[in-house]
Amino acid sequence: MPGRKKIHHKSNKARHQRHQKADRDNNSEQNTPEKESEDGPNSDAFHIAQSEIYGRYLVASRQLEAGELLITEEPLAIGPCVSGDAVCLGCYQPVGLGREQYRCPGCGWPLCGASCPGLGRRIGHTTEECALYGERRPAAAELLNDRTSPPRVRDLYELVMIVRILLLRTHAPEQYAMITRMESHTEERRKNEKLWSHYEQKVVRRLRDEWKLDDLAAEEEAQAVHEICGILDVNCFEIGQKGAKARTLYPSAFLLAHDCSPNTAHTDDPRSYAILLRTSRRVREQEALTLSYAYTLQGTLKRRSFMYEGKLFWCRCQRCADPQELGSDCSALVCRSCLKGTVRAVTPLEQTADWACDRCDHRTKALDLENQLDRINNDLEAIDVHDVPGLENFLLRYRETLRPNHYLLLSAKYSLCQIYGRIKGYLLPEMSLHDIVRKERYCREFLAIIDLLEPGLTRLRGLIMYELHAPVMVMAQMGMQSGQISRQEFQRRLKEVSRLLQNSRDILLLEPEGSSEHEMGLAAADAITKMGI
Ligand SMILES: C[S@@+](CC[C@H](N)C(=O)[O-])C[C@H]1O[C@@H](n2cnc3c(N)ncnc32)[C@H](O)[C@@H]1O
Repeated sequence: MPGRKKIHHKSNKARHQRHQKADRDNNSEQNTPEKESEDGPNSDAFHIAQSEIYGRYLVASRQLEAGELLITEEPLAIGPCVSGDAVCLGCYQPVGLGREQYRCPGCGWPLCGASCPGLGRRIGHTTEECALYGERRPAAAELLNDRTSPPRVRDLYELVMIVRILLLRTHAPEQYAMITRMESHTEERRKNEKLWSHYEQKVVRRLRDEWKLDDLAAEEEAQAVHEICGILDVNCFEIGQKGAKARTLYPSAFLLAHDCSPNTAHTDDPRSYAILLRTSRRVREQEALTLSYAYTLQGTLKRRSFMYEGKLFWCRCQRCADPQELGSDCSALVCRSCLKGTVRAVTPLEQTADWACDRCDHRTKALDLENQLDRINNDLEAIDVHDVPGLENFLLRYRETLRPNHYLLLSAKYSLCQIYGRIKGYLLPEMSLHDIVRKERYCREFLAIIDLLEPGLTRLRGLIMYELHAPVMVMAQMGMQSGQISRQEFQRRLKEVSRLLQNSRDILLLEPEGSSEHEMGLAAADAITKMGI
């Protein structure tokens, strides 16, 4: 399941007042259209607006229909994600750190192979980067071996994108200038000692003292690096297809404001890493175009703290403000006092406020709840995504703690939707009726929530509808053969299969060619042809 990022803390009052203003501004007729800058988007579909809270953001210039392609643009900068995983500097596919791993003859960093498509290209390992790393082998590539700890690997890879942006200053000054115009929240970040000293030590000092980027001795150069770190935290997209993982900055897609139930969806081209951003549903004229900076299938507490730590704002969207999260109830717990009621945030926009049972007077501190959810999450993460009994057992273990739509249960159900019917021991022809019924149930439960939180033409809907068509089809055939369902009921179920396949084809074929989602879209199209529908 896609997950995401990190850090920070500050007083909330001024921001709260600004948010009250933003809530009024949300009625976007009052927003001032901003003159589009040289590098700004050029489209009849949307324009840039400005509000005190959102800063610059994009607004629909006319009514937009679902599926309209709004932005397609290549990255201004690209680099490895910040994680303990080593990747090829050319194509961002995972690599090993052992002796047998191919390495760049120029600089010694691990690469997938001599014919990596990203070698010498702007979107991969450039000659300038190679020359710079080549002169710093002992401080960089030579430290990357199979005894290097994941945190150390993470620290080294974190520097790559920062160095790439610094290199743009000389080799592509216009691109560099566009990046520096992005929001960095530097002043707020500076007030957070923990965050600031992390970047001072792990990035600024390391680049200056170990990588010998001598310019960084000057105070203003060191500040420029802090700015870049902020820009990356606030504006990066995490992208990648078929195992590749990278982070990117785009010329205009960064302008979209966040919403926890957004009206656009995006994907990326596996060859050029270009972003393709579309409306996922109809958008009214003057409505803000939004995307989700966080993973939508998380609860409000988690999404909001993620946004505050990494992007420095407290989200106050409709979903965050609603204790039932747009009817999904995906943060709800079972009351451990009366065992009947449901525990929810009463005032979800107050991050530390108590949660309360709707039947008895039991209350829980938000912090205790966060700790409890972290423990359950750790339990889930410890289960292999292919471990059917492990995931089923997880669902059993927590069904008296979490409500059925809780995002942690949904996460396990999503994994099960994908593996039932696909892995050895659980392939469709050998699956028990019991397991087929389960696959269908989990798919339906998951789809119902996605319909609320990410409605329209969204990847998760396409994927889950494709998964759902199989058990519906098998059960229809079994029912017909055993005489348990009528011909009329059989036809009704076939109609549902056909609708599921058509919807999933229409969504997944929007994904770029070469992606696994696109392949699934082709499989859906093929199944439709074979069914003669
Ligand atoms: C990726 S940038 C978006 C572009 C930015 N507004 C600008 O002017 O450069 C993300 C920043 O925009 C602001 N922002 C985006 N969505 C927001 C929201 N829903 N509520 C408050 N601030 C938001 C926050 O300052 C956030 O850190």
